[in-house]
Amino acid sequence: FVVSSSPPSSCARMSSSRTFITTNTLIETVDTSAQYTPEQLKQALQNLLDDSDNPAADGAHLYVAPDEILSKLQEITATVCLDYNNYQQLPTSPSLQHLEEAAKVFAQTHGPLLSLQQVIQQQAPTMALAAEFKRASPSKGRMAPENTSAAEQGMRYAHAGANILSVLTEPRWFQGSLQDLTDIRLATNDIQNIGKDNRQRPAILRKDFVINEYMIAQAAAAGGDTVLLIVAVLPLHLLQRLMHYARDTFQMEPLVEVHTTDELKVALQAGARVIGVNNRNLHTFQMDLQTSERMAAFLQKEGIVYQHGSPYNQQVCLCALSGMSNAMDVHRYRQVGIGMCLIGESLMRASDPVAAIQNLCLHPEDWEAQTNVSSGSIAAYTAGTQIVKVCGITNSHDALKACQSGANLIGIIFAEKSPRKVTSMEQAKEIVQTVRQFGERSSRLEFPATTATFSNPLLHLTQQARILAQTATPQRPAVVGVFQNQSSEYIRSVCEQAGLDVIQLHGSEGMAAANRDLYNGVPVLRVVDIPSSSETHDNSDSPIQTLLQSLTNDPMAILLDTAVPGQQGGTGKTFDWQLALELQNQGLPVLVAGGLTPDNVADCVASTRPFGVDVSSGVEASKGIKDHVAVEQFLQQSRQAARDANRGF
Ligand SMILES: O=C(O)c1ccccc1N[C@@H]1O[C@H](COP(=O)(O)O)[C@@H](O)[C@H]1O
Repeated sequence: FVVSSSPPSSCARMSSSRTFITTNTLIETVDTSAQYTPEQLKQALQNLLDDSDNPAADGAHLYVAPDEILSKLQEITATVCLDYNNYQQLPTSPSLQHLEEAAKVFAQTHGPLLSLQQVIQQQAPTMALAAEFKRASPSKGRMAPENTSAAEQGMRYAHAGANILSVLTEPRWFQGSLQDLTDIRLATNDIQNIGKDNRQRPAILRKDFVINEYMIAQAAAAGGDTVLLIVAVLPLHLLQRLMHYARDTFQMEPLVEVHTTDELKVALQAGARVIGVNNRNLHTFQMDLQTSERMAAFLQKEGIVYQHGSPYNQQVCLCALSGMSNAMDVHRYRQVGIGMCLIGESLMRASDPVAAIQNLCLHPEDWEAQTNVSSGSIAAYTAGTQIVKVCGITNSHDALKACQSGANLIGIIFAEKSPRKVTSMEQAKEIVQTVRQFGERSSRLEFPATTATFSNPLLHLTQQARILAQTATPQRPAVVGVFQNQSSEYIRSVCEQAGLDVIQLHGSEGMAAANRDLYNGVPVLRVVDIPSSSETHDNSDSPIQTLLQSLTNDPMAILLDTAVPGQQGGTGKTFDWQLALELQNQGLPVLVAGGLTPDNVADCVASTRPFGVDVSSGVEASKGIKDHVAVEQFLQQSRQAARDANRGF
């Protein structure tokens, strides 16, 4: 598809008999340079409660920090309140009535608002997707280059299958604007009957900290179909008032966000029809993917019909709003009746958002097809170089850079004689902590152990490869501990103490040692030694047959590395990649290691199309210390080569 080259100009004129207003005037945003004292911020929050008849009851669900320090969510909300107080007092700011009229004109010119509830329900049995345009966030910082075009990204999302486009418009912490929202709406406005499901234009959500009618009217005037209302910062009376205003004035159905069952009760009491569960606690930024399931269980217990595609009169649409990045996440929520997933960061960071959306398997049949692996489906797991491992990480700074560059696996070496061996358990724990924080998780990643394909090791390893790629994503990387001829007791104890997600066995431990049962369920990458390129001459000695014959169900994946006599890994030497290609052709997905660098990884990917690549010494500034530019280049080169290889596939 062609992305519209000329996104709507910010000075597109809208007129009515009584008003003549430019989009520019409307979307001029608040002045974000003002600084407020903690007292002013607290007073602003108090003011939200003040016009309630019963402040204690209306605000009972609102968060009170034990030490009276405002949470980030409260700080942002209070700042928005004060910024809007200032802005609305400016003589140049449009009045509420002005905005309401401009919204009418927008609808007359560009078509009526879409109902969020209908958009979600119409997708069943497919999970509706809200793809988010987010330039930055308070927890992750900037996630899109400065000049990213909102219109182009919105078009990409829409064509790839998004039904809703969620646009962060908050300027201070998220670097958003109403301009982005208008650009996205106008760029996608004429979409009709796209995709095999004949999708219409996506609904546009203003994702912000909406605290008054004015912000809702702004959203409608700028081209938004709906707004987010966050229960955690709105007293009940205000939530009700804003919801009615949105419905009565614009026929807009808001998305009401909750995080706890108390908040869910408030949303229901207020009459919310579309409820989004934020898996992230916005006061603490703690992520828990089970939050959505807990809310679904509550609705079920209360006998509220919320299930997506229910043949009964569906009272509420339930949506999952954060932390998801892959088809497994989508599937787990589909199973409890959730109808919409909102995905932000992982799409913003995806080098290929179209592929990323396709990989979500929003339609149940796509999920079935993907999980039902056959030996013929190996290509699906190899083409694309799903896994990039950056190994030999010895400090958390390097770990963070590798995560930010998009690695799936972060390797810490525990092998005795390695110059890259991590210096202490404390250091290892810090690295694990950094990687977990980056992926917003507080516990070890779970890699389900499948048994259905146990009779066929090739099929089994293909199935496990899929699980590895779906679980250890660049958004939620895994930590791999590299061991070499060390006892299983030792490995178990290091795994426990450091909190490793995966084990790599890099010695002569044998295939049976790669059984996760030996390590309390932590899965294993089994390294297979391949002679270096300079030593591989005789095809009859090819290690392929030996490997295929020795293959068992024990490992989660096979990693090929160059064997150099007298050395023990991290050799910096390549082997003949043809062997990797042959193994893949026989149905075995492999990770390729050994002597890879930013300069040769594209060649390796193009010629081998491996399931994954692994680098240690090739991206170092000195032994054990990473060169961040080289790490970034390695990731870019391998992902780009994978995309190129896929194109010709
Ligand atoms: O890197 C090491 O020092 C090391 C020591 C002992 C076992 C494995 C080691 N590294 C592994 O070697 C490969 C590739 O390394 P390189 O890119 O050739 O330097 C990789 O799997 C590392 O995990």
